[in-house]
Amino acid sequence: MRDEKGILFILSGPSGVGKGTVRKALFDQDPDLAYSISVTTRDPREGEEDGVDYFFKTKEDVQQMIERNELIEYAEYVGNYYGTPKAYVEQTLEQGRDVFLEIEVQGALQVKENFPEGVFIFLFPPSLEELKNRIITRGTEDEGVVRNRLSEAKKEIEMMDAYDYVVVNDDVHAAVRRIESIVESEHLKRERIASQYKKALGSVDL
Ligand SMILES: Nc1ncnc2c1ncn2[C@@H]1O[C@H](COP(=O)(O)OP(=O)(O)OP(=O)(O)O)[C@@H](O)[C@H]1O
Ligand SMILES: Nc1nc2c(ncn2[C@@H]2O[C@H](COP(=O)(O)O)[C@@H](O)[C@H]2O)c(=O)[nH]1
Repeated sequence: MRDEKGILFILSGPSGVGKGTVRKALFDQDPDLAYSISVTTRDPREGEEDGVDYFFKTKEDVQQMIERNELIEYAEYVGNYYGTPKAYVEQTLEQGRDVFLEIEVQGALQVKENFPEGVFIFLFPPSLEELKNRIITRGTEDEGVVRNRLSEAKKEIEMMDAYDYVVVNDDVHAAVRRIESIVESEHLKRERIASQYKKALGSVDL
């Protein structure tokens, strides 16, 4: 654990680009990273576990969390609510651990307003054809939902410029290596700023 606060990383990008796949491979490499489990009103997919993949909630539960200001951000995405619980993120960052959010674009833009010091990474598909192919091949959504998710994807890609980094997910391991480099360089950047700040304070007579 570090003395300083951890860094908040926001991994975002269109449905089916591979956010979950890349994040899981990244976490296999670095078990010190912390994943913020979201709440959602969507039904669990086969094999998904409550408290592991998501906290599966009713619409009323999520509305209450919103009213009690318990979410950092939330969005209605293709007919369901998704949101990031605040307490876990704040406590884990305080403990000095880096936290990853894996969220869609409307939510990422809200996080940017409240956590401008966060690091925003947009995962990009090698092509739109490949994006479509991945979401269809995953086989978890019916045709109508796939169509709606792809239509959201076009709008999400238009917001790519709001992010600090764009990482192409052509190959999972290559994408993981790119994200690891971002994590490392963000730590170096913050350490350098902190040491310059301490040096400057040391040279000031108060
Ligand atoms: N680099 C890759 N090359 C080929 N297939 C990939 C790659 N990355 C992910 N996939 C596949 O693409 C599909 C979608 O991946 P995944 O579920 O991780 O996407 P996601 O962005 O988390 O989607 P969603 O936002 O809908 O939850 C999966 O079947 C996954 O195995
Ligand atoms: N704004 C938020 N988006 C989230 C959150 N958790 C997940 N997501 C994103 O929603 C879509 C759909 O997810 P799926 O599991 O139904 O495929 C995808 O882009 C997720 O990344 C969240 O807390 N807030």
